[in-house]
Amino acid sequence: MAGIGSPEDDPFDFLFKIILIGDSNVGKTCVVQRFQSGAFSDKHQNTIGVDFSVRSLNIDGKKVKVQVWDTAGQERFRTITQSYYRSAHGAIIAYDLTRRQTFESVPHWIHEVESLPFLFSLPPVPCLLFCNKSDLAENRQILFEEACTLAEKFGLLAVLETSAKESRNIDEVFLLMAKELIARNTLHFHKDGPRNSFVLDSRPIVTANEPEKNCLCG
Ligand SMILES: Nc1nc2c(ncn2[C@@H]2O[C@H](COP(=O)(O)OP(=O)(O)OP(=O)(O)O)[C@@H](O)[C@H]2O)c(=O)[nH]1
Repeated sequence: MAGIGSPEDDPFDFLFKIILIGDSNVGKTCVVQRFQSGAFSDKHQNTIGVDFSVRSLNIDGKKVKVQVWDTAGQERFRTITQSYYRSAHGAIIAYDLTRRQTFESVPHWIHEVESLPFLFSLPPVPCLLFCNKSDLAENRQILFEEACTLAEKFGLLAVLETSAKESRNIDEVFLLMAKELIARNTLHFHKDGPRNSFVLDSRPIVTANEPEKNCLCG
């Protein structure tokens, strides 16, 4: 877990607080650890309440601090975790592509995001979906297309298939969210590039780790 330095110690252009939510054991903590330190551990320990991680990104010459609040998926921590939503700028929702139940919970998580006050973000709060454990694709219970349909229905920014274990699409999740938040804050941020499916008007973006599955909706 990284410490959070004061602005004087560590200057930045943007600081974004992002909550990471989803059912227990979908791999939220592993994804954050992979993003923050590059490491993956099979040793499993459920999150108690909320954990914080910070990583600085350079996006088009701007120093962007991404502060991720990794929340416990277990029901018994719900009251604690909800109290952190209100100071977040954006929400990232995770499910496990080998467990349908975790996908079926996604509308519930979206509803939680929509129903709670986000003090630092204008509604609708930017919300991105990722399906983790793509290294276990042979045990897949949810087609990527189903996730795309759900994302379009609820107006999510993007869907990505990730693997914390094999380090697939991890940075992309946080980069997409950070770019969306920069756009919302500056209204003139722009970047070209083949892997960059970021759009200024917040249309839903759908990407997968297989290039042929990448598509842009909206
Ligand atoms: N195969 C595979 N296993 C993963 C991956 N990511 C996480 N896991 C495993 O999934 C289990 C749960 O991971 P966590 O990161 O603790 O899950 P969580 O969503 O943070 O769980 P809570 O803290 O209870 O909300 C662990 O045994 C991890 O090793 C992945 O990409 N692939």
